Amino acid sequence: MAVYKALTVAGSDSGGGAGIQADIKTFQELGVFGMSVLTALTAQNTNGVHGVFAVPPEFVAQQMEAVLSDLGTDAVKTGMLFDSSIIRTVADKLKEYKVKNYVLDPVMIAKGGAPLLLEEAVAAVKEYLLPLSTVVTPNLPEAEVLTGMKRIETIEEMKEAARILHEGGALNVVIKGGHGTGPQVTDLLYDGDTFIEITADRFDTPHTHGTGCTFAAAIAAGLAQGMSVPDAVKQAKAFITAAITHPLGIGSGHGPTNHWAYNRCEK
Ligand SMILES: Nc1ncnc2c1ncn2[C@@H]1O[C@H](COP(=O)(O)OP(=O)(O)OP(=O)(O)O)[C@@H](O)[C@H]1O
Ligand SMILES: Cc1ncc(COP(=O)(O)O)c(N)n1
Repeated sequence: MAVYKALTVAGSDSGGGAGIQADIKTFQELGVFGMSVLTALTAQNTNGVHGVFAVPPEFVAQQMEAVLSDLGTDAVKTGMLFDSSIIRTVADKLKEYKVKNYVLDPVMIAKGGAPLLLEEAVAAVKEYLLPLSTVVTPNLPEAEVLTGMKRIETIEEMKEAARILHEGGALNVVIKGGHGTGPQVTDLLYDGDTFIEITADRFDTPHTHGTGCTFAAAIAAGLAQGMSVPDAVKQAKAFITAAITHPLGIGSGHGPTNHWAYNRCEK
């Protein structure tokens, strides 16, 4: 049996819905062996982030070395990276170990508004990580920050943002439409040549905590298994749609999605 491996470099969500916890659950459900490098601990639940404890960059480096020098990986996904010193450390290790299949989820702000990336670190994302990425997966507000565009709402504006991020060095760009409005939610994939719109019905629920993490981890799992980028993104969309449309209904705020649903519930 072939064993495929994926590594998440991200923050811990004590509530289990986002961050490292969402990523590992997603890897497991999609048949990939999951490994983790922690960049920060958050004291977090469905009502928000109550505290952040960043991991020193030297220890982030030590974790990456431990994993990559021994187990190796077929894909890496990064999520919450918090500050520019952690970003530079992660970029150095991705280059040192010649990581292929790198999914960059440029996490910036938690649902309740808490910053998961310091403002000083935005430039480092663009300079050090974007050029290494196989796929970058910003939501609409993140795409605005990364491109400098004032407003990204329409498909045409999403296409323009995707072009800018591709020029910025990402091989493939997925602009996620979760923060948009309307009866459908469209994610736009761009490979520098072709645009592919991937659309699902918008599900009316407050339980969307960790959707971005889960989606990016699912892309990494597909790439780890040798899927093409479009196939990995389409599988990820099916995975997150199942997870959103079969809510667990736990917690008193924005609850987690249901990582079991894709393999166990009727689609
Ligand atoms: N209400 C919804 N119904 C169906 N799909 C959704 C919904 N909200 C988000 N999605 C899907 O979930 C994935 C993540 O999109 P989103 O734009 O929400 O990312 P994010 O903002 O990074 O996540 P989060 O809002 O959890 O921080 C995308 O594939 C998007 O299409
Ligand atoms: C540790 C951590 N990482 C990321 C997110 C964002 O989650 P998402 O954008 O997927 O809801 C989060 N809330 N906590």
